[in-house]
Amino acid sequence: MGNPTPAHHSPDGAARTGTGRAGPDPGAGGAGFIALDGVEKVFEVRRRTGRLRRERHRVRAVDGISFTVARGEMVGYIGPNGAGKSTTIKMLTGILTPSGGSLRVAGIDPSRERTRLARRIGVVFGQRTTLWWDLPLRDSYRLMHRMYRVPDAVFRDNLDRCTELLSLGDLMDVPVRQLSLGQRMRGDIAAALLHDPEVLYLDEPTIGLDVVSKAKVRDFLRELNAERGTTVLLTTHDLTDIEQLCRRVMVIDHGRLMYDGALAGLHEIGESERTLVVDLERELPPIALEGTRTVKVEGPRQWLAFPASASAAPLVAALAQRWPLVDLSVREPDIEAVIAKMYADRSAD
Ligand SMILES: Nc1ncnc2c1ncn2[C@@H]1O[C@H](COP(=O)(O)OP(=O)(O)OP(=O)(O)O)[C@@H](O)[C@H]1O
Repeated sequence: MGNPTPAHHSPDGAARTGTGRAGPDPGAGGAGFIALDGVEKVFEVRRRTGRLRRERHRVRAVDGISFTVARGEMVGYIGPNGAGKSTTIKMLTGILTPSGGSLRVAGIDPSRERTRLARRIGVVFGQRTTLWWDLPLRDSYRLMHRMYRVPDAVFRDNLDRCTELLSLGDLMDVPVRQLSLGQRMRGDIAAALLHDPEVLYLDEPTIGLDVVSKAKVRDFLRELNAERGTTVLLTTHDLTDIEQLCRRVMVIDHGRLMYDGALAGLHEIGESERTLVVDLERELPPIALEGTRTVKVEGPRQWLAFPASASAAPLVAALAQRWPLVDLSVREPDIEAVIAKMYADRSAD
């Protein structure tokens, strides 16, 4: 796969208006609450080329990315492994300094004023916890309360809210190491919100979670965004996260922005398909259902592909009515496949 010039599709002008948040915000205007202009990040790495020889090598992790996110927007930031997503998020938090371009979050240059920015942002890295492994959640939160000097009333209010909405009540006195992945993730999300941040970066917040935990996390994020106007930038490999939460999605590959628009537009470009995995009571001939194509039959299980931009609900209803169903699930298209298709189409053009 090459590195074609970045093409910024924006098929339907995805929502760019935020819900807004009270309070003055000098230098961080609505449309450009998060603003990146030609941002680059180059890593110098040493590679072994012989028994004693090392060669310097440059990895262009982020290669000239520009976009803006308005206050209150909830935006998906997706791409294949190694595309540059985490590197972008690390620059947005100030952990990494860009090699080029300019970057502002709430009017602040993250790498120059990391501490000042820290009060206004929250970060959740799904693969890592910010909680203390041996402490119960309650004690982790107490420590954070002191470390980040969160005013008592704000802390109490946020903790009560998160405890209720993320169902943490019964978990407060359990050491983090004994929590399930889904419980720990909910604990981490609460930790990121105790200081009332205006921006929340989420890196794979639903990775490895079961269906029920995923739904809980998604419901919570939706409510947080709607009620508090929290701006959310969400990195995920699960397109259902995007579908249920974000009206706008940005796709990055090889450090470049490939797409910026609605998820439906991405599916159209990628002509991607979702798959209904249908378990029948017995072996039957391939199902013929309008709007789907049976791609595989294995005993009583059948796989039916349908356009990802179409709704699954009427197909599920028709199947349930006309075939003896035992179980049914919807499999999402693979992001890598969608992006590969985008590249292939562009090369063909
Ligand atoms: N500290 C580092 N030193 C050297 N190279 C790095 C460093 N961090 C990231 N990279 C490289 O930069 C590129 C982008 O990595 P990044 O972690 O941002 O990708 P990603 O889109 O988040 O991937 P994933 O979905 O796998 O987490 C990769 O080629 C990676 O190997």
